[in-house]
Amino acid sequence: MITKPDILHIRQYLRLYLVMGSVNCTRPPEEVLTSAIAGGITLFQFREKGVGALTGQAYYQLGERLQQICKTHQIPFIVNDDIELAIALDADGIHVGQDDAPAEGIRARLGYNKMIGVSAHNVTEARQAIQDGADYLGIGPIYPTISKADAQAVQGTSTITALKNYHIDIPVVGIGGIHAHNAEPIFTAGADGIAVISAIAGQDNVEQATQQLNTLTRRLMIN
Ligand SMILES: Cc1ncc(COP(=O)(O)OP(=O)(O)O)c(N)n1
Ligand SMILES: Cc1ncsc1CCOP(=O)(O)O
Ligand SMILES: [Mg+2]
Repeated sequence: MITKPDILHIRQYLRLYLVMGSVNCTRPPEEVLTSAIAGGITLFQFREKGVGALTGQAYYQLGERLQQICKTHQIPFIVNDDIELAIALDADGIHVGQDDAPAEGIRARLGYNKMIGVSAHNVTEARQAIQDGADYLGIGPIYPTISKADAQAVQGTSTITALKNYHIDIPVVGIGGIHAHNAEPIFTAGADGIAVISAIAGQDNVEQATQQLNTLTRRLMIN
C-alpha cells in the first residue's frame, strides 16, 4: 500500500509501467509478474480484458494474488477500469479511460491517498482529466498496438509534445506498441515513462526483457 507522500513520487513510478492480465501471458500471470518485478518494473496495472478474460470470482482472486505479489515487492498495484475491484482490494489506484467513470467521482469513492490515472488522446482531454483530479495521464497509442482491439488512432508523440508546449505539467506515461527499440522519442518528448503490455508480458524471457527496458528507461529518464 502506498502512503500519501508517495503520491509525490508518481513520476518515478511511471518510468517502467507494466499493464497486464491473464490473456496477455503465455505462462501463469503470477510467474510473469514475479519475473517482471525481478527485472525492474516500477508500477503494475491489473488489466483483465479481451477474449478469454477471467470474470467473477476467478477475476477477483487473480487480482488478489497479483496484488499480494506487488505488496511483497513494494510495487504499487493499480486496477484498470473497475472501481468496485479497486475498492474491494484496497488497491493503490485505478486507471480509467474516456469511456470509463470520470476521475472526479472516483476520487470521492477511492480517497485522496490513491493514484488515479486517466487516458487522454489530446490536450482537451488532458485538461479535463486534470480538472477532474487525475494524478497522471496515459497518452497513446504512441505506436500501432496488438494488445487493444479498440485503440484510437496512432498519434506518435504529438500529444506529449503538445502538453509540454502548453506547459501542462502533470506526470505522463506513453502507451501503445512501445518496445526497447522505439522508446527513446517518448522520453525525448517529455514523458516520465512507458507503459507496456507485449514488450514484457509477451516475451519468452520476461525477466531479461524487463531488465533491458529497465536499463534503457533509467538512462533515458535522466537525459
Ligand atoms: C497507463 C495506461 N494508459 C492508457 C490506458 C488505456 O485505458 P483505456 O483507454 O480506458 O483503455 P482500456 O485499457 O481500459 O482498454 C491504460 N489502460 N493504461
Ligand atoms: C491498453 C492500451 N491503451 C492504449 S494502447 C494499449 C495497449 C498497449 O499494449 P502494447 O504495449 O502491447 O502495445
Ligand atoms: Mg478503460
